[in-house]
Amino acid sequence: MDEERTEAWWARRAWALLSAVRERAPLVQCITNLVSLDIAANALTAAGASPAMLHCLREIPDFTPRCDAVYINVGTLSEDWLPSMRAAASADRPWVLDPVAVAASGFRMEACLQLLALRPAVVRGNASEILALASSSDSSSSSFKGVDSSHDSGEALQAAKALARSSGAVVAVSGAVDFITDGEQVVSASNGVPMMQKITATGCAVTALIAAFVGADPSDALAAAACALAIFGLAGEIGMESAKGPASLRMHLIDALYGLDEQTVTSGVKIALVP
Ligand SMILES: Nc1ncnc2c1ncn2[C@@H]1O[C@H](COP(=O)(O)OP(=O)(O)O)[C@@H](O)[C@H]1O
Ligand SMILES: Cc1ncsc1CCOP(=O)(O)O
Ligand SMILES: [Mg+2]
Repeated sequence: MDEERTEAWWARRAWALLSAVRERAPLVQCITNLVSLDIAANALTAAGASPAMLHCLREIPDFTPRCDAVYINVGTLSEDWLPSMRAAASADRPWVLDPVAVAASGFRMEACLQLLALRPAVVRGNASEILALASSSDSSSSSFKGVDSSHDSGEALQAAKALARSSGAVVAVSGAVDFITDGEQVVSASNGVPMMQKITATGCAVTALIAAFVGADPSDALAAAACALAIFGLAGEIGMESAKGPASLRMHLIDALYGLDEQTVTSGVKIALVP
């Protein structure tokens, strides 16, 4: 029988996965947007992973098969980069998709739907992104706000479940409470502080962290996504104790991620099964 996933189980799991990242230093290829390159690489390095920001199509056949995980983010999508994204997603490595501003254009929506067909292990977006991707609908919605969400995460929960079932991916919706689902089970992760929304590319950075957790242990993408989101949020909470605003929170969050210890993780993460 499956072990019961109590809050104490999740706390141990979060520490075990962070420890696995630190021990194994998974190599994570990131094809991510130009805004997020620095924060994603620094978040991965602080957590113990090994990021590599490679997007040249000619390098993918040699490099991607050697990676533990791949992270693909369409935030600054271009026609030049899309073939690299498709090739890296097809390299038979576990991979994670961040559909930034998926409703921005028909081109971006089509690109994300094509990538989704290449079977990501996890898709992580904000509520507006998950709602748009689940319904394949672009920016005709009057509430569209580019890379930012105009919905709460709870509003996208049913869409996330439907998307998980139709795609086969674990789907994570971030927000004040993050929801993570495989289409059947739903888990919530309630760490984080509102100021994280005032730092650009925090969403991109946490999706990169999910890829590192999947790379360290590909056996349970739901657990990897939930634990990465909770740990990133916990680092935000600790960082906020010393921060004066978004710029110093960015620095203190990365420091906190680097310094997390067992006691802090097991007593601080707030992950629960949603009945
Ligand atoms: N109101 C909030 N309170 C606490 N944490 C938040 C809040 N909004 C976002 N976060 C956290 O910030 C990170 C980025 O999430 P989000 O802002 O939803 O993504 P994106 O930047 O892609 O829009 C996640 O770790 C999420 O949990
Ligand atoms: C501002 C911006 N423009 C294109 S990508 C990007 C960063 C988006 O980051 P996030 O999805 O984490 O808010
Ligand atoms: Mg985003």
